[in-house]
Amino acid sequence: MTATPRVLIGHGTENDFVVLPDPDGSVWPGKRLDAAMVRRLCDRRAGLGGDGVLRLVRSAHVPDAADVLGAELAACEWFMDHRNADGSYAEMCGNGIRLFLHALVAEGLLGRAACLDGVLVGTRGGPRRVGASPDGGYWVDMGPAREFGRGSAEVDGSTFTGAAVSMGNPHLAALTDVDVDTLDLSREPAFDAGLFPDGVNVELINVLEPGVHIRLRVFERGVGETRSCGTGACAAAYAALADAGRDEGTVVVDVPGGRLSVQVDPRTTVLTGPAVLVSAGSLCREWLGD
Ligand SMILES: N[C@@H](CCC[C@H](N)C(=O)O)C(=O)O
Repeated sequence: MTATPRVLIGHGTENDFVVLPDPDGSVWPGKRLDAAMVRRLCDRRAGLGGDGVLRLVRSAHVPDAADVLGAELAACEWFMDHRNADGSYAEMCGNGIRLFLHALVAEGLLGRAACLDGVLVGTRGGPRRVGASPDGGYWVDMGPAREFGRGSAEVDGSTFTGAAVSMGNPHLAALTDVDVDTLDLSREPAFDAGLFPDGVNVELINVLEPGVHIRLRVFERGVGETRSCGTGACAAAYAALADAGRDEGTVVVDVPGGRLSVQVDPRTTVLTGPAVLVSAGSLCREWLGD
């Protein structure tokens, strides 16, 4: 049996991903990484397991990169080709993009020194600047939170109301006095498809200190409950600050998988947190069925 595509496993605050290095787009061309393959890779029993897949690929080798990046295509050497565990595409992934940069460096595809000022990475939500922090973590400039209404979702038999917030991808950020640790998030929340025609990530948020410290649980579109969501943390920080009558500040966000920090102002949102690689190896030809 010969070795086949290289693969890494990693996470950001326990939001975990199968990472596929494919710098020149030759390893996972065309339909090889279709929705069925993504689901197989993310399967926690019959595959490697993960909340999603991140393909490390140069923008020049992503057919739809020009559509989403426009004139900024040339400025984004790398493209975070992110997929949810169910095979669907998402516009943005805040935990994934930190791991993306960490994996590029670990794979020798980018020098760590180049990351200190930040590197512009293409995503389906547009270009995002991501960089290494001196403490070993990573930051990403996520762009401004955009509120587009109020909505609600039904979770565990109760209705939770909150802000509809776009971080490139859609969120319902609902502050609640119900202890979020007591909720059953095993089933997909019912939501308003008129407000969220492409689905929604639902964050249920407890305020620990107004405008300063929150904790949340999240049910992610295309995945299910995850132990963290970077874009969700940004949407939640924005909603917590708004609830405190502010449009800027730094919020500590505790998630089941760890801690993130989110700096919000009217112009942009900066997410900071860890990125961890757990293992590296290769897929087996037998499993791939090549
Ligand atoms: N976990 C991610 C978000 C991944 C995409 C999301 N499930 C969606 O479909 O929008 C994060 O860290 O932001």
